Amino acid sequence: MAGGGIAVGVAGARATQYEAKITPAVILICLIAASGGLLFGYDLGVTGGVASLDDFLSDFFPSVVRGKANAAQNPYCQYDSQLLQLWTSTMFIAGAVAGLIAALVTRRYGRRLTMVVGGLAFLIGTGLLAGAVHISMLFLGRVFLGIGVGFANQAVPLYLCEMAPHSIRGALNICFQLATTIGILAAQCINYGTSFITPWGWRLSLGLAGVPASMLFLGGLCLPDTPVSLIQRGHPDVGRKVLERIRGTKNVDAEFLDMHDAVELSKQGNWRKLFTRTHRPQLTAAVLIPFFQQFTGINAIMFYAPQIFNSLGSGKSSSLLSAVIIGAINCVATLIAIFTVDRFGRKKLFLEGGIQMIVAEIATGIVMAATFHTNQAKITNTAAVGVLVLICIFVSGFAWSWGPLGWLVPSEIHTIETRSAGQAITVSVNFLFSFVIGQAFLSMLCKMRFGVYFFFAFWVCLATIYTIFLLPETKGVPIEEMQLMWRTHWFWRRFVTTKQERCADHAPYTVDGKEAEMTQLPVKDRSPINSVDEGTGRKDGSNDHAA
Ligand SMILES: OC[C@H]1O[C@](O)(CO)[C@@H](O)[C@@H]1O
Repeated sequence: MAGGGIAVGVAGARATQYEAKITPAVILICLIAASGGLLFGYDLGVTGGVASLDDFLSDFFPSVVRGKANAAQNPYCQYDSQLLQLWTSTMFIAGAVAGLIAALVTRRYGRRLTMVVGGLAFLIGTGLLAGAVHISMLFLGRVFLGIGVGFANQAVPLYLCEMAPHSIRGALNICFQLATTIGILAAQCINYGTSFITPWGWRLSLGLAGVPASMLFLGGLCLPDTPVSLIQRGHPDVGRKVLERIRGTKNVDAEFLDMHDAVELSKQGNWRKLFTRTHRPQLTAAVLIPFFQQFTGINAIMFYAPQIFNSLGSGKSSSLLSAVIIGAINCVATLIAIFTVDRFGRKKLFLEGGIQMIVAEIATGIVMAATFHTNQAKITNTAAVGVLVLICIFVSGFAWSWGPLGWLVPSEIHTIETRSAGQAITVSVNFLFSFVIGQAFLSMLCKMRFGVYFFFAFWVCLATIYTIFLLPETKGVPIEEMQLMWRTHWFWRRFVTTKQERCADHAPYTVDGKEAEMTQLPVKDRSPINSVDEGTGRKDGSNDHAA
């Protein structure tokens, strides 16, 4: 889920004693989740279709219309406009910055207020876009949407995790991603429908984002803040009352105490701790997972599917229809992830999805290279269907692996103290590289042509290698035992444990880059081992790596 499950207080020590009913408040929370995800997805999926409409392009990007007229020279370059790409990508750069600010606001002023600000920014942005009469309004509108995305994606997942009963938090995490894919699909369907309404259909496409935006804004105004946030901000009594109300019982002692402990723990550090050596595996994952997720190339498809098919010579309607098919596959495959993620585990899904994406991308590149040349106006129908099928195979591979896991895994790997900082980094890195792809893809398509698919396949190879060797399986690992998981990992243990601990466990220890024998260790590093209690097996020696 965007923003992931920043689960302060999740799976606390007394989790088995929690009592909770499905109350109206919980149902409302799910609706909020849906509106947050829908909005994100809608604003993500709407631009591609709108930017393929001549009515819209001739009003705001006339140079692209001229470029399309010269398409016969090199069809891959029809949409190669930095300005057009900037219109799509502005939302993400604004979101990356706003997300960092939102992390502070969420902590200091609460989750609810952050959602209200997010909803308001969405409403302003939507108004500017739907009513745009000048290109500056289009850009300003996307900046406001970016602020909305940054704030909502920071606050909504937190809100969910802290309000929802313990038992459904994991499912809610993926449901946010599912809502995102539904938002993308809704935008693609609406784009298809409004393409028949000339000349203002695009205004309807952009304006309909106002529906989930109003839900988020009003939801934020009407709902209470979370108990954790209230405790954190010095209102424990109000926090307890809210907890009793949303759980539908007065018997909330265990959960309330856990929340209290979690708040205390989270005071012990956050940003600074995340940058210490012992948190290197988490920090690496917080950065690499969203980076790799974006470099699968998914957003080349989500942002620009209509342009890709248009460049291949498909007409306006069939290009928009191809986007709808891709969006539907994305949705269904995400649903499959919900049922498989806890059965097969994260690593198997990463591996299967990764291989599927690599094969599909290489095959797409080969089909394009073989069937479409720069002096050709149109790809054959068979080849176009082949490309569509391959892109669907790629998208489904993404949607049951890197799509949801790209949010779920970073939300699971942290200790409680560093979870919210880690999550803020993940969200910002994700948006930053969504921006990069949004800004670069159409130009890359123009310069690299079919080679662009090999480029992304290369990055998926690296991503898959990372998940095989450097990512431990987090399925079923209780949140309190996460640090233990890193301590037993063949590579990361050297960051998380002391030399003495590794040596006592007969773990590889290196001298001059080579694995060393125990006797090669300096005596000072060996001595604590001698103090291992024979009876209990416990070791002496403190962690010398925390910076
Ligand atoms: O479903 C695909 C979408 O999912 C995301 O990863 C967000 O969670 C987006 O970057 C992408 O467009």
